Amino acid sequence: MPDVSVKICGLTRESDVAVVAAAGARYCGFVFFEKSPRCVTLPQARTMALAAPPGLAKVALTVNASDAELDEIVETVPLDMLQLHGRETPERVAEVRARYGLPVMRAVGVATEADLPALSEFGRVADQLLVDAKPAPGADLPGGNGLAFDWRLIAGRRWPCPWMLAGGLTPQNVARAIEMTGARQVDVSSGVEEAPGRKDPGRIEAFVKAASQSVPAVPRL
Ligand SMILES: O=C(O)c1ccccc1NCC(=O)[C@H](O)[C@H](O)COP(=O)(O)O
Repeated sequence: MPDVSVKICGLTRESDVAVVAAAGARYCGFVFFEKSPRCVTLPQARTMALAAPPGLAKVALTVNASDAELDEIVETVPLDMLQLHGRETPERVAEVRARYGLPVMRAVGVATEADLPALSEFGRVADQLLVDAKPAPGADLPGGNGLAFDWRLIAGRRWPCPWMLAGGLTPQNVARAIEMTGARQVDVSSGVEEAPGRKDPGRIEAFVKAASQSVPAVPRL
């Protein structure tokens, strides 16, 4: 079992699930956001979720979703976690946790030091944090942009709940990212694709291998 847990986000095909599981990833993510090239329908997500073996956690990613939208997702797709990737407030995070009884991961975009207090704030109400790159102003997608942030901003920092590093990670840079930040969990989407919305099995295997063999320079807590 690798020391660093990996989430591969934005799966679109049933065959992706087998690849992700065989590579040794811990989580897989399904995107429910229409503008995304990785957006899946409920039946597609259900088929992928049912194909996931035990040990591969299934995460549904939504952006400012209503209760009605979340109800439909949770009722149709067997899930292990909800990822909120929009402008959801701490109160909304608490509400979603209580309503569905599933762990909630809140994504927080980081570009500068000014973005860091939000991590502490959401770290008090969420089960996990996704420490992601903040998209450029006017970007179509709130995540999945293949954009990295300055990892020195979070080196040695800790929050009240487990966290995952994301944003522009690739098989080539993930070891360095782990080394610099001390992350114990990493998330990737575009860095393991051959085209937007199409995952590349070779890159997935290379990413999980590189993450698993990494050595953090700062202690992992
Ligand atoms: O991946 C998407 O298309 C997406 C769309 C809308 C909101 C969030 C989205 N992705 C969130 C993720 O968890 C990504 O894996 C994370 O942002 C890292 O993406 P990347 O920089 O492409 O590795």
